[in-house]
Amino acid sequence: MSEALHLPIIDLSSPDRLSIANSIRQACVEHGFFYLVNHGVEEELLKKVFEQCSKFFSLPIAEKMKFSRKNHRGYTALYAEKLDTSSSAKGDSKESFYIGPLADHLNQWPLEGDLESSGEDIYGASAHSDYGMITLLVTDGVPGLQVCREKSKQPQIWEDVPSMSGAFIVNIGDMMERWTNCLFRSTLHRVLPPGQERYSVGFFINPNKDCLVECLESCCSESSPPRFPPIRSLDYLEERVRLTYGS
Ligand SMILES: O=C(O)CCC(=O)C(=O)O
Ligand SMILES: [Fe+2]
Repeated sequence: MSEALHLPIIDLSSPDRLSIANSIRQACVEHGFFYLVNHGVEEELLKKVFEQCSKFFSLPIAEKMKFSRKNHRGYTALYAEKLDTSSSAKGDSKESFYIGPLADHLNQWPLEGDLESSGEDIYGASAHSDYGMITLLVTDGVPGLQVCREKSKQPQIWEDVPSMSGAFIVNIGDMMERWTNCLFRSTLHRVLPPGQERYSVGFFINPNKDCLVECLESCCSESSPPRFPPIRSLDYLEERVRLTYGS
């Protein structure tokens, strides 16, 4: 059984910038998850993104495989990813399409014309924490996302994150947790087996590839030494992605 969780709501339209910053900090320390409203991304644009998602993912598999993932960009098929690397399930019941910075020209873009024309313990996205710094997430409103606030406690308690119309769901990733010596929480989350079509768009914000992610001075002391060794951002990401694809 799961309970609905009341996450903090950060309103970016407030003129009191300092108070916004303090609320974000508190949300990152207490939950590692919050809703962001009045973020400035127009509803119309988000609607168009979901329309394009629906068009792409409705294509026959052979069409989608033409954009199959290269250089971490492009299409990944159903069950190709397993976010919970400790699980014995065959993979997660989701398809994805990854894009990244425009400047490196690695993205694969379907042409407009290409877009003319889904029991066992399998999750939409199995239990994981995100790898990077911060994730901005928008969903089509179909429920499924859950968080586990105490990842090391057994039995795990999973709470629903209800969708909030127009809001982004923001969460902290593992590199931010490493940076802050666990002051900011990278919270375990998952998506329940969908049972119906569900779209979500995640914007994963990562440090530059050569950035050394090491405990910030303000986050450690003699009595609270760094819990993680320094690591280059790209090395960390590549290892996490490698485990997700079981290769
Ligand atoms: O679809 C969702 O609600 C969450 C997806 C997710 O956790 C992820 O892509 O990392
Ligand atoms: Fe995630």
